[in-house]
Amino acid sequence: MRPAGAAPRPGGSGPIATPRGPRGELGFPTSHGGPCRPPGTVRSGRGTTVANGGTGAADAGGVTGAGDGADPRQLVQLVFGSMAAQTLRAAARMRVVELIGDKERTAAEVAAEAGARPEGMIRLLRALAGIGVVAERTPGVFAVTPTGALLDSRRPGNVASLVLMMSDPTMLRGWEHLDEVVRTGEPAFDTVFGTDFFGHLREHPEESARFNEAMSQSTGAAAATLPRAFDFTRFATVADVGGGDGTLLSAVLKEHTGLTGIIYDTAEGLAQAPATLERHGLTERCSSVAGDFFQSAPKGADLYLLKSILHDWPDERAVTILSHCRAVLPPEGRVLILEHVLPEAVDPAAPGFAYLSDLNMLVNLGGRERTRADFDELCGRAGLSIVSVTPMGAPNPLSMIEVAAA
Ligand SMILES: C[S@@+](CC[C@H](N)C(=O)[O-])C[C@H]1O[C@@H](n2cnc3c(N)ncnc32)[C@H](O)[C@@H]1O
Repeated sequence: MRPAGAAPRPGGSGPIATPRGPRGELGFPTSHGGPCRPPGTVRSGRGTTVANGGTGAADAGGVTGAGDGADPRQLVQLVFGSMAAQTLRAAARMRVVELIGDKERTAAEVAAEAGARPEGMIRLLRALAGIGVVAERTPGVFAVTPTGALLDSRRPGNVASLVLMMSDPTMLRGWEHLDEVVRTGEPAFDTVFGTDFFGHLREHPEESARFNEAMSQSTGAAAATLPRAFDFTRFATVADVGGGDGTLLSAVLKEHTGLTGIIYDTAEGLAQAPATLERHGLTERCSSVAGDFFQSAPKGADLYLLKSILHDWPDERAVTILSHCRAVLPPEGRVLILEHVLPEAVDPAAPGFAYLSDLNMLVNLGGRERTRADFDELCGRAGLSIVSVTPMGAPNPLSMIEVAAA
């Protein structure tokens, strides 16, 4: 049975949900950027993007407004967002964007190269056109849009790994239990998988490698901005705690050639770091140290970076990580936290993505996104004090929280 409203028909033009994201992005989870509101969409109240088929008069498959200003299409389209995400996933897995490249291709041509049936491929391509990844130039002929090109895994700054990670069943299974998670405050991941998120990655090296790659991609925007957005000239050695494959620290070290670096992470987290350092010619200036940030932070740095680390953890554990950084911080040293900083109350004009990230942290890790007051409290409990909070600026939704010993 076709649910009321918005189901795409082969050859039809029914609207397809576009997940809400920062500045109209396709709901990508973190700090990469690029506006990508699909063509033929409009901004409705509270910033939600809805399809209008390019006509201004949306056909929501029989769902009409209630006449009181409420528009049911918004909810219908939002709930179709999970299918939009799986449509992106299929496109990434079949390398549809790479197969079309910078040409106009028929669905049959793409299908032949993808090993798919033409009648299935045209339906996938039309669904992708409905969410702005491709455009149907003439019936059955498709080209990649500028937004869609960000799915091209060969292109610098692409988000293909990120799309695959955020649409992966491992990431989504806990979400089936969101109501229970909200009731209990306990992450669902551990119950569903019988281990916690990072324990699961430890046991699944291929998933761990995909996670590291997705993190590396999502760190791209921060890596492009941070080296010049923060004054690194005050420091000699930067430790990136939970620094993963070293993408962020490499960008800093390349810009500031007088600095040395330490990437600190678990053995699994560090698996791709030597290759990153090698690629950037940084093996002499940067070491990789395997360790556990719940046990210690590495000695010898005067700046400790924590990007997208604290939001993974509940308060007690976040304070433990900060306390270990505090324990090795020299008198003039600093901790630099890069995270979303939520406003005290939801700003209807601001991107809603951070709140979905907050729920994702709750579902999968028991972590949370935080307000300035929350960070003040965490830092205070760790013997630290916030010096400044500076937004990194578009397209990066994170802020730089500079912290010193209290
Ligand atoms: C969300 S990722 C962030 C990676 C990187 N900072 C970035 O923003 O791209 C969290 C990182 O914390 C690392 N991690 C998790 N548990 C850890 C632990 N107990 N000790 C050290 N690192 C850990 C993971 O391996 C992963 O690299």
